[in-house]
Amino acid sequence: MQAPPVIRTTGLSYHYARGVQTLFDINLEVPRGSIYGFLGPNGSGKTTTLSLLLGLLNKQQGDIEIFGQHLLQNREAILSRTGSLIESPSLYGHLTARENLEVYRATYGASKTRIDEVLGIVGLDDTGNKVVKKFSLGMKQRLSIALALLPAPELLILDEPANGLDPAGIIELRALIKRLNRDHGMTILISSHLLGEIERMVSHIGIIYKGKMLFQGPLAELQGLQRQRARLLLRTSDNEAACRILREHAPELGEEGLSVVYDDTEQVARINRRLTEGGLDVYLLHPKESDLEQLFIDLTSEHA
Ligand SMILES: Nc1ncnc2c1ncn2[C@@H]1O[C@H](COP(=O)(O)OP(=O)(O)OP(=O)(O)O)[C@@H](O)[C@H]1O
Repeated sequence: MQAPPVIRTTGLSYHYARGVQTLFDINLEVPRGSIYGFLGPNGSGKTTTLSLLLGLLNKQQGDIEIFGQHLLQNREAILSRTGSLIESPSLYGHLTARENLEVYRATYGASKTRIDEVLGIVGLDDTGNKVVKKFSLGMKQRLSIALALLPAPELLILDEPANGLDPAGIIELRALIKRLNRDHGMTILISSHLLGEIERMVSHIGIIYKGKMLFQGPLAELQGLQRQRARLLLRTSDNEAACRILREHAPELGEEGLSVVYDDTEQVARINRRLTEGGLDVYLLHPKESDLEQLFIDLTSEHA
């Protein structure tokens, strides 16, 4: 039997002000052991959803279950097993990484040895006497994650942790998240507005747009959808005539030429034949796998 999801929301809706609804019927399912990428453009409702999961906002409609328990009745027990980074915690710039962790240690009831463990996990164990104001943004972000790790959580919820990081910082963050998942068995829910940022670490994806879920499932399922939407880019001696000849392939005329949907390489050959038989010269036939980012843009623009 499949393990129940670590997070399950049912029909979660939310509005800040009367009449302005922010979330509509969100059914989130975060499988145990997954790295779940919660993806959506700015303002789509990610932070609101995560705040509801952490009890920072009060649920208005729908249900939230974490570790198989209702959040409302079991808030403390659930939150003691959950680490989060939702707004940057205040780090003390004049203190070292270790001293910052020491300040928060008591709050979480963590042992002294846990400080060494989390410093090692986030790769800040060799920063010695360096004070935090001299840290790079990536190092500060990893220290913030170290704070969230103090209580040795089973579930980690990170809101846009890659924001503002340079490519090297993003690579380090990605490696850290994978390690936490693989070596420490943590289920991780991570939000982002850029698919490219999280694509290489997540096992599952949920796409939210204007407060509605547009897609949810394993990354492979999204990649399957991407393949179905692959298009063939064409340039011919008369692109408008080519559009007429290929009208059942949903042609789209753009600056690059025209693009059509296709299923396989045999179909590419057939398309080429039909165009030449129609008296056109074919200058370019280029299979174009839309990348996942494009699929994300397509999915969201279809609902704009
Ligand atoms: N405290 C608030 N009061 C009123 N409206 C709010 C509040 N917080 C967020 N909103 C609105 O709710 C919507 C969703 O915001 P939310 O912060 O959840 O989105 P997001 O996907 O996390 O975006 P971002 O990445 O920009 O934070 C937005 O339209 C936002 O303006």
